Amino acid sequence: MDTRGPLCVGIDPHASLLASWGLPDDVGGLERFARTTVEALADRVAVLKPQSAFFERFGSRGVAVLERTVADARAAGALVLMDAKRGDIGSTMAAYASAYLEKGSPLFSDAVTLSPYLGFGSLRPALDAAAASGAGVFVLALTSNPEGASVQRATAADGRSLAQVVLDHIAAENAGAVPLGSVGAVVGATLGDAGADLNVNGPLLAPGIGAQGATPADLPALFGAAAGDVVPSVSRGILRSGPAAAALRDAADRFRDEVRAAVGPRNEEFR
Ligand SMILES: O=C(O)c1cc(=O)[nH]c(=O)n1[C@@H]1O[C@H](COP(=O)(O)O)[C@@H](O)[C@H]1O
Repeated sequence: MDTRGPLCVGIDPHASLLASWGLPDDVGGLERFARTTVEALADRVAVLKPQSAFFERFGSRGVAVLERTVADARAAGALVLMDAKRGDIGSTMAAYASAYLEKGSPLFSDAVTLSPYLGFGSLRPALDAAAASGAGVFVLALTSNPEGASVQRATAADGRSLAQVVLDHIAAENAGAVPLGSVGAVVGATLGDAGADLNVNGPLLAPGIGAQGATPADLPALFGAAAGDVVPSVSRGILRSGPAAAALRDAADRFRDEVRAAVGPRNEEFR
């Protein structure tokens, strides 16, 4: 992010986007879409976030496209955050960890999104695998969708919100790490008010900018002193500019510049 600027671009090949790019809704269209996005953006944006669901939709051939997408994006210098939102009992979590976070696995990524709602401790195999590989994870804390609040803002036995429990676990994982730990939190840019302590000493992925209505200008009020640690994420808001590579690049540059203008430099004092 220091080198390339604060932006994550999601690779979300919705059927409607394939259509608007003039591509068929099949694995060939998926392959062209992903390749075009990677060729346009992987040498300039900090993070690319393929949304696994849109690849899984096409079965094993879609997953093969996902493998190539990850490899090509990493080869071009982008960090790849696999958006798979995995969460399961610990013994199954170990298999997910080996799929996404073990070097040499076909889907090895720089980080993966995880759901902590089977209990934060169930994520341990993924936290350990990430640490062993020099990779990271992003744990859902406060999601961008309106339904999330009914679970995430519920009150735990000790009076904290469930989201705060998750955020406190993340902060404990990252304690003492400089400049930031490798356990990130997902906090939707759409929330308006976090109502939680976001000081987790890790990166804060903020999806919801663009199609879900949030803008870079919303980030300072939501994140306060943590705004410099935010990785804002945009999928449809940029992908809709395609398929021309120049238009995709312009859209990404525009979002990156808007984020920079809104957020300013990273606040080292904050931590
Ligand atoms: O983990 C995520 O990336 C995520 C978390 C969240 O709280 N909200 C959210 O929208 N996302 C993902 O971010 C992307 C948002 O896409 P756009 O709304 O098109 O920018 C989708 O792939 C979502 O699955």
